[in-house]
Amino acid sequence: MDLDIIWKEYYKYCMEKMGAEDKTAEIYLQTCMPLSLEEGVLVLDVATQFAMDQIKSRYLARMKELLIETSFGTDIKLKISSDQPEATKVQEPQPKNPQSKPSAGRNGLNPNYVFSTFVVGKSNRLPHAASLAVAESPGNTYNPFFIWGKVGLGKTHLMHAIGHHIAATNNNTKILYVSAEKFTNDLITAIRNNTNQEFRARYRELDVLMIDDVQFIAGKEQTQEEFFWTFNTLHDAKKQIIISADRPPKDIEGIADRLVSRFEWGLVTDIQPPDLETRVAILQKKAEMKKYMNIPEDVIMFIAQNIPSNIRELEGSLNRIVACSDLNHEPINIENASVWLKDLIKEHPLGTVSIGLIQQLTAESFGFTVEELLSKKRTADLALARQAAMYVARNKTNEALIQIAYAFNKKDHTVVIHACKKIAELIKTDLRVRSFVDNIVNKL
Ligand SMILES: Nc1ncnc2c1ncn2[C@@H]1O[C@H](COP(=O)(O)OP(=O)(O)OP(=O)(O)O)[C@@H](O)[C@H]1O
Repeated sequence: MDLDIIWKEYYKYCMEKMGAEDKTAEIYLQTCMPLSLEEGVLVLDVATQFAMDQIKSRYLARMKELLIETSFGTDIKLKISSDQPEATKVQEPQPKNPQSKPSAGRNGLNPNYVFSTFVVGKSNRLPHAASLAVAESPGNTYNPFFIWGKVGLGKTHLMHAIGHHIAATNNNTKILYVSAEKFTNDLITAIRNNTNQEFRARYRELDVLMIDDVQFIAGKEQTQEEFFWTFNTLHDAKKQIIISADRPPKDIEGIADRLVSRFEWGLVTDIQPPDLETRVAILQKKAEMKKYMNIPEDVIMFIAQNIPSNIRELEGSLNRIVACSDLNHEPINIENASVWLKDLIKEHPLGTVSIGLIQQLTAESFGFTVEELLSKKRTADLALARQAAMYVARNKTNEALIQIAYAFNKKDHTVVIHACKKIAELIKTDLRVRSFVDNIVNKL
């Protein structure tokens, strides 16, 4: 039987049995994707480490029991697969009332941050699925909904998307998105102007309250006190609370324990930096939205490879090359893009350096173009240059094997393993190879 069919049936069975026991189960199981079923072992790919931990500690035992009941297999093994790049564009659920356009005004929502403009990949599959669930059933499913991750990874985008979705399905819902800083400033103003009643009415009579960057209230006792009561009032009334932060609740120092424990009442989920494929998909999406026509694919790939961990900067880079091209009347190509983005690329050593830079230096060293290096041509020198570049990339970047393979237009990470072994051996015996590699490394 087909793996997908088995997974669908098994997933449905799990939901029938586990969904009633624990509503959160669905969100975590949604993040699983079937990889293989062999000799009674079903291997699942799980979106993030956080999801993996949750599944292992909360659901795995039950899932194993249920798998035996389905008679598809006798054992279940879960696997986080960081070597399966994936990026899917997900359709936004259609609002029931398409006329009710989200406004950037009173509720603080940015009209561009909707589900349909959010690109889903392995790094954000879980928060995306959870956000959809919250948007579908505010106040019921995950309350509070706490989403954390580093800067520029899409936390605000998802919060706004939830807000828009709720607003579109119910015109009368009172929704407010504020940064924690704004909440604090509003409170200070209320205290100064003696308008505490108005402040409380504003925040405590909402249907949906979203507080962004809640770590900002760390160490601010009065703000925390006020937020604590706001939280309790809303939560008691089954109103939806959505919170974002740059780290998980427990790791935010200077926040009162009673708040931390409340943050953990609902669903806590993390958003991770996107893998290469997702970065490419995001760039394509942004280019399409901004009607940037004719940006060559290799330039998109070049940006994605060189701006690895912040989507805001990824987007900024795209805008910059379009602006530079317009202003200078010069074509958009890798050569120009590398000049226009020089400072940004330098700022992004990824702990070390980017694969794009290694490819350029390798191509120069061996007397090829980057296009040739990435082509399918298989002359001995080109093959050696590619392997040397993969070896340097493996040793000088933090990219996963599959991401390196992908950067070289290869689908299989074993190509990189093979290249690394081969070059490591050659360096010991072949002076020419050693000096090529040294040359590349010295220029990084
Ligand atoms: N998966 C995605 N698909 C499309 N665009 C995305 C995605 N993730 C982030 N972005 C875009 O990246 C930019 C930064 O995202 P956002 O402001 O939501 O990040 P953040 O995690 O809230 O960062 P910060 O912690 O700095 O507030 C936005 O323009 C957003 O639209």
